[in-house]
Amino acid sequence: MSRTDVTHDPAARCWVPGAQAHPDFPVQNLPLGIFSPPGGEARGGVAIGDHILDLAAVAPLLEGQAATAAALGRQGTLNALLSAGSEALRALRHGLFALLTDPAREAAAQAALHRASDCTLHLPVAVSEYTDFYSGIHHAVNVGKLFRPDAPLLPNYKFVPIGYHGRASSVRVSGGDVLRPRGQVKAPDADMPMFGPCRRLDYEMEMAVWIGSGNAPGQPIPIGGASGHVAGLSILNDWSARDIQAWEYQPLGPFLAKNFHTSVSPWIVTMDALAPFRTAQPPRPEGDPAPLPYLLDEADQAAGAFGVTMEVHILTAAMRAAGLPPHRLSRGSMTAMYWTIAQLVAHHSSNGCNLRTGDLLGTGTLSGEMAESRGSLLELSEGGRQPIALPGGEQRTFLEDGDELIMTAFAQAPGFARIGFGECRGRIAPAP
Ligand SMILES: O=C(O)/C=C/C(=O)CC(=O)CC(=O)O
Ligand SMILES: [Ca+2]
Ligand SMILES: [Mg+2]
Repeated sequence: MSRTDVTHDPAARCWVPGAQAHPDFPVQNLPLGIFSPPGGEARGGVAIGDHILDLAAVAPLLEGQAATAAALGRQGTLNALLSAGSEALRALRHGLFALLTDPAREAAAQAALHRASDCTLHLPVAVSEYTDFYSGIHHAVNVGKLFRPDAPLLPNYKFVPIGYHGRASSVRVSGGDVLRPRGQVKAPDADMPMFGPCRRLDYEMEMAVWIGSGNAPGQPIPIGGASGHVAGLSILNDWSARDIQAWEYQPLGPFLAKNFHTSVSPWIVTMDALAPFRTAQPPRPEGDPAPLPYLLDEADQAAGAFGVTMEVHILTAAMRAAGLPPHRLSRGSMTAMYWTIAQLVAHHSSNGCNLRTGDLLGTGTLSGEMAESRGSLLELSEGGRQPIALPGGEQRTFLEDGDELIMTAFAQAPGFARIGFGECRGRIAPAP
């Protein structure tokens, strides 16, 4: 099929009030999530403007593969729907698009529509496993300089998509409190480590990659087919305890500094919705090695990057009390990825490791080259040495109790409707 189709038509008109030109959820997006309406059970839905359409409730209004896929929305997680594969998701997208753009079908679908503000959003997927990559090369250089001044970018970086195994149990949906973790920390001039609340609590601006269909053990996913295993993307915040990390990370990498809470946004924007915003993978800097053959695919190099912009805003307790608006800390792009998503998937399975439906991959922190595009406080404050000035006269090096972080992301391209990912929020609460 061609890269874009009727579902990307920017002139398409949707009958849901307010959906037309909605900044995040116009009819060209149709992201998937799990919600519960007032007094109802958790179920699958699709965001449309300021509303949510109940998937299972509209299944009888759809046909064939689209109807079968929508009926899977009856479950409390999207795992069954995501495992149905990219063709089923495409059929569902076309069925929903036809329904939502046909005014003659409004009356029949009306009962399946809920105001989003009346509903509760849940973690969309029962997360099987969580792997966090390190594909933001500017982040890797910035952090490397702070942790290892003599060797910021280790020699493997340009050959291996570096990652670590995170923890699925503490992946939570956007919203609510993020408890400040406790842990072992050791000041550089101290003889002994101490155990106590983290004092260098940070965020990491990342995107989440959701695996739809997996692979059998021992059967790697070839780079050319890797995109087809990805169901879609969300926003991810890899909350990080920098003081715990600095002491514990050698030689095995991040452990308790990063597994107390990982936030994801509630809506999964599908690969088909993102098709108009794919761009060429930026050329590697002069002198960098070519990827090894198992990581190299012409079509992936030509369209494997995503024109997605991400932003992070902070709202402190004092700012909230003074009625000040959130203040922007970071603004970056997915084009900061040194490795494409297909390369991450191909590499992860290259040793025979089986990916499964509901696996979550983090891209890594997507800092850009510019100071304003640094995707963590560790980088923005240069390791805690340069405080950041906030409106109202406050300063921050790391997060304080009561600080709320709001991550957003959107995709835009000439000739297409803008689509967005919604929000990924969290507010820091004192260590229990
Ligand atoms: O030791 C380092 O160089 C840094 C490790 C990380 O910060 C790991 C991480 O979460 C990777 C990322 O988000 O890019
Ligand atoms: Ca991370
Ligand atoms: Mg984490």
